[in-house]
Amino acid sequence: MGSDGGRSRPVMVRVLDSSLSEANRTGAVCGKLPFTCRAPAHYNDTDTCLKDLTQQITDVLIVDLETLASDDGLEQFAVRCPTAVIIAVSARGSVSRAVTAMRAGAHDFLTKPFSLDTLGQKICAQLDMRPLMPADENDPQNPASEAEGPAPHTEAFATGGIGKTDQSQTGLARLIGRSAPMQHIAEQIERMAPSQAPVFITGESGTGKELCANAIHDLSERRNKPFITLNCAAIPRDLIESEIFGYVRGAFTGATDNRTGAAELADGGTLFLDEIGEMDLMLQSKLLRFLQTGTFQRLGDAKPVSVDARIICATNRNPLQEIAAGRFREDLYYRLHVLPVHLPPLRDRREDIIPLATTFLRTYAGEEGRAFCGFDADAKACLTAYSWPGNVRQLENTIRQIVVMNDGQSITLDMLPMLIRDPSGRTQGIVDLSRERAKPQANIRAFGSIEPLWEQERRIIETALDAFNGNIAMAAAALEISPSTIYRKRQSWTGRTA
Ligand SMILES: Nc1ncnc2c1ncn2[C@@H]1O[C@H](COP(=O)(O)OP(=O)(O)OP(=O)(O)O)[C@@H](O)[C@H]1O
Repeated sequence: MGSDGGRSRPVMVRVLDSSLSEANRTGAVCGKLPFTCRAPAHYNDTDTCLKDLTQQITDVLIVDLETLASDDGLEQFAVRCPTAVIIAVSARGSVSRAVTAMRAGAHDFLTKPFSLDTLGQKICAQLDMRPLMPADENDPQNPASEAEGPAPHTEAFATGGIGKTDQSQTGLARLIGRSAPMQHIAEQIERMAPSQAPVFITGESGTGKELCANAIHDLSERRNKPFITLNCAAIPRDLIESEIFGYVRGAFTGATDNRTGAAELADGGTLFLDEIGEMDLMLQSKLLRFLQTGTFQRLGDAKPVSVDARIICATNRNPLQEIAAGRFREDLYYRLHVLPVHLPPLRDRREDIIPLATTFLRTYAGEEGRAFCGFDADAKACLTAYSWPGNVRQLENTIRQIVVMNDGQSITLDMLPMLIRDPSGRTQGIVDLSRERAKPQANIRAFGSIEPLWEQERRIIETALDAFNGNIAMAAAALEISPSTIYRKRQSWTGRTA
């Protein structure tokens, strides 16, 4: 690593695997390649991976076939990155599987477990046969797309990233925002990036905490080393420890192999612990020890492992309230809270709404082949007035939905979802529960006619999930609960009949 092998730009590797730690481990192949690589992108869900393949440059795609519904499902990935090297991997290797995967677009096939050296050799053999594609001008990761400014056909697309340094090399280019708070955050990021001290990012769900962590890593000296993300809310609580610190064979029932944790994978780079408030107190002590000593033990192993990883953590909760409630260790908080960044909710920086919406419109109009090039005045006013409880993520999903469902030159008011046009629900026949509760009760109802609490909760949570296309983080933000509450509730419903 370090040389560019004669290539004009760094190589972009993406890994899809239903196990994020497995994806992280596979992504570490970047360290074995004789090219400069960007931080690899890891996915454990197919939708996000497909979206990024459509929008961003990909040179190497490694797909675990067990993550797909069927082996020939690989085709939908292959068509989205026709110039990329595609390596299919599977724990259940057979000649017929390999043939099906190659027919669906894979260039090579590997049976798990494989060594990173072998994977690296296969990638190099394939990459050597093809030139690296020039960066796509619409790719948000492409420096040129930002440096060249707005698309020629409309002023509305002049949004741009933030920050003062040469953004063509930095993750700041991806962070859109003209508001004073976002300009201040860009300055903070630039100052914090060169330090080794931990960064503590707070902000509601969807405000851009992960993007911000990524920008810090991209601007730091660690930029060519891994950026490993672990979302503690997306993992059952009892598995968080093994995902962070790894385990050795026999550590617990089902531990049939050694597993490297996220901390070790981040060695030399950055470990981003998202939703850190989801960790239980025991694990918080282990993390504290790791921060103090730079060493930890894998589950089931007495041997200390030494790791140099910069820690960035994030939470959408109020850390001081969590400490007061006894859910977060105060000593850990002070150890982590060295360089704080707070991302304000979108409703508190409304001047960012239209620039963000315009960027998303450009992306999705291009992707869906639509002619849209801006918003009319009413649509802009409505988007700006709405409160965006799911923040930038909700705005992005909304623009995507509008683009898919409509066509034209301009987004008009009638194209906006009813939820945005009429947040009070007055014209939608949505009942205001507080008023309903205030009505005198007409009569006592029979015992069996009352819906049990768990069913009501399930209905409410499922309605919220439907409203945000199944996005748990956004549904949780709108319901003002944590994403892990949704996970736990869902687990508790299995086996119950509504
Ligand atoms: N300033 C921004 N500019 C461009 N895109 C943004 C910005 N902020 C957020 N986004 C986009 O919004 C989505 C959510 O951002 P991100 O995942 O970083 O939020 P988050 O605060 O980490 O959310 P969560 O707490 O749910 O993990 C992503 O698609 C991200 O690219």
